[in-house]
Amino acid sequence: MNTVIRCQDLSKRYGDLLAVDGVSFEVQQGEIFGMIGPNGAGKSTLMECVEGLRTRDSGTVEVLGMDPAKDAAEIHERVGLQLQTSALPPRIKVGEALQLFSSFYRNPGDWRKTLRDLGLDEKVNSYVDKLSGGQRQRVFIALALVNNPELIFVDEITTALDPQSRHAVWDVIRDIRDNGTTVFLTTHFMEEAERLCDRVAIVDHGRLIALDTVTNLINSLDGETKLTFTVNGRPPIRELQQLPSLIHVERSEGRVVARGKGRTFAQEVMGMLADLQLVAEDFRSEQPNLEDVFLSLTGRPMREGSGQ
Ligand SMILES: Nc1ncnc2c1ncn2[C@@H]1O[C@H](COP(=O)(O)OP(=O)(O)OP(=O)(O)O)[C@@H](O)[C@H]1O
Repeated sequence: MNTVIRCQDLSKRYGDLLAVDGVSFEVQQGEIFGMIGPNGAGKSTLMECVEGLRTRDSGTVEVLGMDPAKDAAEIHERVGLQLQTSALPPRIKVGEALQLFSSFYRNPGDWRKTLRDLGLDEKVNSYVDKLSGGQRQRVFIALALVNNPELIFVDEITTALDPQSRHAVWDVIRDIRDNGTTVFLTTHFMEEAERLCDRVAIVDHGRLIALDTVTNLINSLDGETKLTFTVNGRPPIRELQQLPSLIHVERSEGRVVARGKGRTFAQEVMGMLADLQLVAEDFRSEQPNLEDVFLSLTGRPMREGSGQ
């Protein structure tokens, strides 16, 4: 398998802040490679250094065998960059935008076919700013594909979308991968990373703290149990924190979420609730997910504001 991106000891500083701190990884041809991490972890900075939109301070980066700091023009011929709405002139129609962006490249593809593949052929004469959020994101994907790229960068493309549009964009991204284009994406949605990515890199404080398939990352939480429940009274957070088998407990959307180690963890929690004369409703044992992997690696929840 060919290596499409190779990053070695990449660092980027903004003044005193080390936003990317010695990151090394490789992305292989034909995979959907995802980056996740809390706000401010350094995902966008890292992606922009790889794209050549930002200058790195140290380390080496190769994209399709070239250095983005030196060969940005040649790389941009061969990769797809996701644009922001502000990159488009106001009052432009979908077809006009595709035509305009095709004119920027030496070997543009057939943008009408791209629009058809993305289910946008009926929108060719619609104004981009009159489209729904999901349609607009598909136009941005189409624009990133006009040069038939070997690799496409996608930064939080589904953030503002409703679940239905998000699923439609996932299908589009899978099709792009199935057609042979490598996808490098960042996301805030754990479900998106879990369902879409072949491999996931977890970034925290500018460092890469884990990189593997979703299955392997979740399997690394061997023996962890996640319990969720509501109680008919004060949630016994402090009491749960006394249990030696507890890893973490928090309140989330009115429920208690407790993670612990060992086979008897659920029994211990139920016993403790009984001792406190609390009745647990909806007592469930849940499959761990990527947020649990992050918590296990860092001791902190990934989402902002999800304290106890
Ligand atoms: N141009 C800049 N100048 C100074 N600091 C910056 C700049 N861009 C980002 N930062 C800081 O660098 C850190 C990493 O930011 P970055 O946007 O790369 O993180 P992120 O993981 O993409 O975050 P988010 O998930 O919120 O988009 C943050 O602390 C941010 O405030």
